[in-house]
Amino acid sequence: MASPLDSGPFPAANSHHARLRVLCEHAEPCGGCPIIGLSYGEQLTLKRGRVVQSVSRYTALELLYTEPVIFADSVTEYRTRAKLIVAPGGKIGLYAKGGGHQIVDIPRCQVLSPSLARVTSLLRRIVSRDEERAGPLAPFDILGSGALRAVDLREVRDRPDGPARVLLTLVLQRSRTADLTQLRVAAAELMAEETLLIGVAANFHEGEAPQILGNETVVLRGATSAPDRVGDSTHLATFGSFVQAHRDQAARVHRMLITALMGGKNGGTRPRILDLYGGSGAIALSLATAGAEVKLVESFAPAVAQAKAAADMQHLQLEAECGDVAGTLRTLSQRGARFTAAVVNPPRRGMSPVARELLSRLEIDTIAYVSCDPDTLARDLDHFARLGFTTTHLRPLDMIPLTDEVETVAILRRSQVPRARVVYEDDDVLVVDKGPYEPTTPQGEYKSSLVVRVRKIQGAEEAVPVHRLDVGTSGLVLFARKPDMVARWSAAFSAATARKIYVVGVRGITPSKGAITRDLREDGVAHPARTRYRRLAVASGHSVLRVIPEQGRTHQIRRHLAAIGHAVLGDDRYGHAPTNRFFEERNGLDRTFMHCVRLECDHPITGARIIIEAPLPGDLRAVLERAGGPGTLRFLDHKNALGTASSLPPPPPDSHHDHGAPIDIQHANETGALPAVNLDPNDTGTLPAIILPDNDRSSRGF
Ligand SMILES: C[S@@+](CC[C@H](N)C(=O)[O-])C[C@H]1O[C@@H](n2cnc3c(N)ncnc32)[C@H](O)[C@@H]1O
Repeated sequence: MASPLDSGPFPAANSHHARLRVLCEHAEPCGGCPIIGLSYGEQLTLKRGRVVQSVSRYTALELLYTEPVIFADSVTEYRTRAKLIVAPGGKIGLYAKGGGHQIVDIPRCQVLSPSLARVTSLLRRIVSRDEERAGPLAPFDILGSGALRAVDLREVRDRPDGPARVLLTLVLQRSRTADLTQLRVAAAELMAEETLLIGVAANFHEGEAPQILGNETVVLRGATSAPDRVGDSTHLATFGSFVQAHRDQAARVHRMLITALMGGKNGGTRPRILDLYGGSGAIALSLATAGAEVKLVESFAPAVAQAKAAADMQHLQLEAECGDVAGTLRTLSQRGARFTAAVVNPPRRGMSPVARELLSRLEIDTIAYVSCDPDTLARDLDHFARLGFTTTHLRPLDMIPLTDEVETVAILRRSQVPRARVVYEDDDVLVVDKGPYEPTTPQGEYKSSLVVRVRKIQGAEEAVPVHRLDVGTSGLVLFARKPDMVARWSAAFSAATARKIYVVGVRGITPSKGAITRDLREDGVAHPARTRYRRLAVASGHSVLRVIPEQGRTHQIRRHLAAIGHAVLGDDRYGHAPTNRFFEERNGLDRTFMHCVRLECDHPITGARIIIEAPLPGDLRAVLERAGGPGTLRFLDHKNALGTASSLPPPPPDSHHDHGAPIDIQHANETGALPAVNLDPNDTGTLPAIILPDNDRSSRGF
């Protein structure tokens, strides 16, 4: 079958292009182009490999073919947007390789577009001069003075062959910034010296945040936005809003989406398309230009205003709403809104589980997912599969040549909600592997549930769960085929010889093994409870545990581990909010790191010992690889720690024993889906992985 992502004038492979190697005098120290040493063909192989590896972690995606990477015609001078760090000595460049804070000046950078390179030359001169005479654009020095931390440059062209112009944002340390009058004089001087500059803005950085840009931007002089042509459509570029780094490749993505969602044609019935995470409307405007009626949703208000203005200017059918995607989807689904298709283009962390759930409830047949992170993309595609959307095509594209980054476009079509995956079955019971984000039994705003998917299995039409897992927990759940079989299986699981074994990721480094004995209060009644654990590995300052709860009290593992200061990672009820945020942004963890890896009990009829295992699922494997490198996962796999026939012995006397006060249950907030966490938001914890800004991916490259 021809891929809907094939059509359009993509470049044909040619061996000269594949053999191309870019030489750059800054390559050795500079961290901006980490794979510049490879030929272009090798770079594309590596990028496709990243996508294949991400997808191959999920059983639901095992038949999905990763198409070849669409390569870029230009791999030098392609960058039309760059964020560069300013440092003493007039340096304007990027952090050096290796994770330190050293800045490499890059006056002869190979990837900046000529217009951005020209503006950067001027800035070097002005910054050096202001450093000598303590002017407003003196470079920021953490130990000294100076306010200019970084510059954000974006090139715009109002027509395909039109002249390049540049919008410049000066990122300034707020506490050291000169007054606005002085900054306006500096902006006027820059614009007088460099005719490419059509607008200059100041962005204020508070100093603590690891991101390059701060939250407030003020236009100092010139244009507040400028028309920018990408392929066949024009959007308004503005300071601070998202724009792709490679104009030609961005145009290719737009053409792919038009082909996949509109058959590549104008005319016919006008498709109605929902564009989520729409930015300043680059994708939405290209779809509207091709004849679609588009509704855009974006949380950054200035970008929404630009999208609306660009649509009005061109008399295009575009409704732009400023809001959070999940909130807007909730309203749209309550209203029963209908769309032909949806485009989603979230930031690196992917869509939130609630947004995926709510999108699947809308009346749409096709979703086009544009992603810059294959790991979070694969995680989301796996979830969409359980929500009844099958990924049919996966097309990577080289948006940022010479780096290991890869953009991917996935096409998902509406299908059946799949049956649950059976791990063990006999005449009495089935054991199935529950995915994350689904409740065991129907709950609130969740469209489906595990029991619904189990009852799709022949012979399990009346199945009833013998125990439950929380929505965010994955792993083994035992179902009795008939309601009258539940009692004997509950009894089998209450026996002293039965166990449920979990793999759990927790905050910080726990003792190597231990037992937590604390009453758990439910509805005012204290129930005795004991949870045993053994630490299997440490990954970037956090622990992977094997855990056995001796009872099955509500949230027993989560409550007990939080009580000894080692909350489960991703636990939004009992956990540590800053650590959870860090793990979501950096490692793609968007649920509790808990997986029921093994069930053991004596069969109540035959007496045979039943031992059933389900390996750690793809999303948690990806988190472990990102947090601890491939070594952690290999070590755990090698030790069969993620599921073996051996059992965990009771903790010996020298291990850590906690006998603390009773613990109350915490209740979810009103939505039930995303409970609030009542923790001090300023507490970033003590773990270096959380607070070191040099771990910030966004500050390593451009
Ligand atoms: C990768 S950009 C995509 C922009 C746009 N589709 C384009 O091609 O230019 C992601 C955008 O999502 C927005 N965003 C992030 N989280 C959001 C949320 N929860 N709700 C709405 N927009 C969000 C960001 O402000 C950003 O503009």
